[in-house]
Amino acid sequence: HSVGIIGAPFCKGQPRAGVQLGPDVIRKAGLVNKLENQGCMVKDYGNLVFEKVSNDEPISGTKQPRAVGLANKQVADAVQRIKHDGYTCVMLGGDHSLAIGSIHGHAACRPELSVVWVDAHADINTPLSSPTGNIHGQPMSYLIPEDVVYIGLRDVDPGEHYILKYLGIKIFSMTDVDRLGIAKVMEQTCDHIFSKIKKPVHLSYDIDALDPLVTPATGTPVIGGLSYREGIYITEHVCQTGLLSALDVVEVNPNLAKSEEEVNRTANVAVDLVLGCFGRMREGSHPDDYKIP
Ligand SMILES: N/C(=N\O)NCCC[NH3+]
Ligand SMILES: [Mn+2]
Ligand SMILES: [Mn+2]
Ligand SMILES: [Mn+2]
Repeated sequence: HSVGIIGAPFCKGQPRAGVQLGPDVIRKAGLVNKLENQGCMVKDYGNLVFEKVSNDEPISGTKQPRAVGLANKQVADAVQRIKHDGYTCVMLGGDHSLAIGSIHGHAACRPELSVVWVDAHADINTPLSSPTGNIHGQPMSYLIPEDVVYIGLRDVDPGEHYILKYLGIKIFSMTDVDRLGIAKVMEQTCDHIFSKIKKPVHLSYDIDALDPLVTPATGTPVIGGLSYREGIYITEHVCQTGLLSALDVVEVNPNLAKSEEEVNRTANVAVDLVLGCFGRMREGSHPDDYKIP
């Protein structure tokens, strides 16, 4: 696996400071070394620098529109560059509004991509349906959600639910995870996105898809989330398709942890999710040329 990492220290898609610290908190938990130790070739492109935007007044209730727009232009350019350089792209957030740029930039290179959106939330409010105007609750409405599957939903606004049903978007809520079990959810997810042809997968992973007991340091925690094992299984299954083309890991906010331990717990899980996407197996593994000493 060749992995290109881009940090997007951005928080203007939502009101809680701290999520811009996500990229470096995840790196500090050993992401690059752990990927290299499991045999990955890693290029860390560093962090994007987001210029301040003054007078960024709301537009029809949508908050920080110019800052979010500019940031996502930068993210899109970076992701496109990383894809052109031949890597599987890992975008470290920052809030989930960054998926607008990440998916847009990925689609510039791989227009046939499909999206797997792992999240407690649907993030598909339009500017007018959004109850808050925070763009991290809207990214999917800016993207043509033709080939997207949701996993982990348990906090969906009425407007979002209407849109999901109206567009016939494939969803696996936490009820579906309970009913089917995660293995069947992943089987059916892959049947859905690969029903016609094999497509590159864009996995957009909001850390709040996992239960707050597993990943407490996040802005909009919702109880009854994915277990650590379910969260990891999703990554293992996507990895074994061999079609993962880009990954977002977003909404890690160290400022919302109650202790250093909660920061570390959340960051370590975020790292483990990335490792699962790039070949880590819980059964263990050994190099092809391994010899018993
Ligand atoms: N984490 C969030 N989205 O994934 N928060 C915004 C959505 C709340 N309806
Ligand atoms: Mn989200
Ligand atoms: Mn191109
Ligand atoms: Mn969420």
